Amino acid sequence: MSTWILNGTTVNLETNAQEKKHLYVEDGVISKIISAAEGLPDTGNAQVIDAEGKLVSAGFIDMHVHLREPGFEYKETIATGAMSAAKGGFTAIACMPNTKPVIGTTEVIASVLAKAEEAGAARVLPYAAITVNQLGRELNDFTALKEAGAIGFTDDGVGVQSAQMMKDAMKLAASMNMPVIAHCEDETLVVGAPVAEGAFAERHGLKGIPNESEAIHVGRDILLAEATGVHYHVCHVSTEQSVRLIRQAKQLGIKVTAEVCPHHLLLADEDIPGLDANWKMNPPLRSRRDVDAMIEALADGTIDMVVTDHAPHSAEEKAKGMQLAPFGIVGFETAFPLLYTKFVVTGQWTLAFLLDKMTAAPANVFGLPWGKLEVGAAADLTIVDLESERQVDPETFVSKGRNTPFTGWNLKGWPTHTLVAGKLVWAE
Ligand SMILES: NC(=O)N[C@@H](CC(=O)O)C(=O)O
Ligand SMILES: [Zn+2]
Ligand SMILES: [Zn+2]
Repeated sequence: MSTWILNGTTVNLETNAQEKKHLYVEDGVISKIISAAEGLPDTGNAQVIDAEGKLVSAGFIDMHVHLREPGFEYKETIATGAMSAAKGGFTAIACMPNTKPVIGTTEVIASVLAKAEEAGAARVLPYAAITVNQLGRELNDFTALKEAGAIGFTDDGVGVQSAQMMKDAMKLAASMNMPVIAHCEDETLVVGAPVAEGAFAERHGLKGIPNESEAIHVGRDILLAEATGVHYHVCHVSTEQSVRLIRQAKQLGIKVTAEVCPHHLLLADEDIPGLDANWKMNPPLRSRRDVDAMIEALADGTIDMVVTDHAPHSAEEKAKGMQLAPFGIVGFETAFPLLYTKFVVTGQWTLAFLLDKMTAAPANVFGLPWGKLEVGAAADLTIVDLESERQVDPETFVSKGRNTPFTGWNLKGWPTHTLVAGKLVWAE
């Protein structure tokens, strides 16, 4: 099976230079990249994809997603989640372990991988839980979980409350050359607050989540990473205090990396229109100052990559209101158009910068073999119509989740084709 992708625009991630090229994909691998100036190749009986006027990029990689299976299939399944990802241009997604049962045994890892294979959409890379049932009391069997295919350890959904537990986890992970990925949240500082501390919480008489509840864990874990030598990766950074700590840690040569979500780059608590739980996620939307700190930190390399934290919930759950609804919003199908429209079209970022944060950067940080458009690389590819423009309509989502704050936003840059290992897994 072979495919020619003709006349697509490619972007050099170092220089932002754009060039029209033809790509030939054979046996799942990019086997030729030729300049379109050389004229059209003989396509023989290969499948042909016309990418004229479109961007051809290495497939997007999302290192933080929730697929909900096993246990919460009414919110999402591995099949619907991996296909929603493919529709958003993602070819590899790393799924969090807060399922039921938790992804914390070799059996659950094996079943997630088998279901992902069956789905035939984006590649699914499972994280395993740090602690048994994510209860923070006892470490999982890291060696067995790594062997079964876990790519890192995290209790995302909750923070690891005990410093000693986190230190033990980091020591063990470091000895196995595996990363620890942390949802940073000190529970003693949160206690039932649904939104960030600040103007919105005050106006609506809600308890507020303070910035320190995140940053205290970031600071603690940076010290533990320094002591243990582990690769420590901070989930969904949202506060200027966390950024300050990560920036300093990087300057000191501590092995810390970090991610940020589109919503924390685009929305502040003051943008929340009312008591609508589609604006409720963890970490919450913070102040404009925090948003500006996220943008600056991504620009200066303090934050390494963009992730969605795709967190589908049912309409019934989200209808419970701001106080009672679960935290989380979907992300796959809006991530690229949002960032392209709000940062690249406006001239704040180059297209190369955005593509790097969604392809090469996550691949480099986690040592993954994807994220580069080059001969010999796996043909994990995303084709995007940068000129296409339409409104976000949750009814068109492939995800079972409709929980997004971006309904009605007019965005440009919608993916049209996604290939994983040379196979077209999604086309508009
Ligand atoms: N981000 C969220 O708001 N929710 C996530 C949990 C998490 O990422 O911590 C979820 O699983 O729903
Ligand atoms: Zn989290
Ligand atoms: Zn998460």
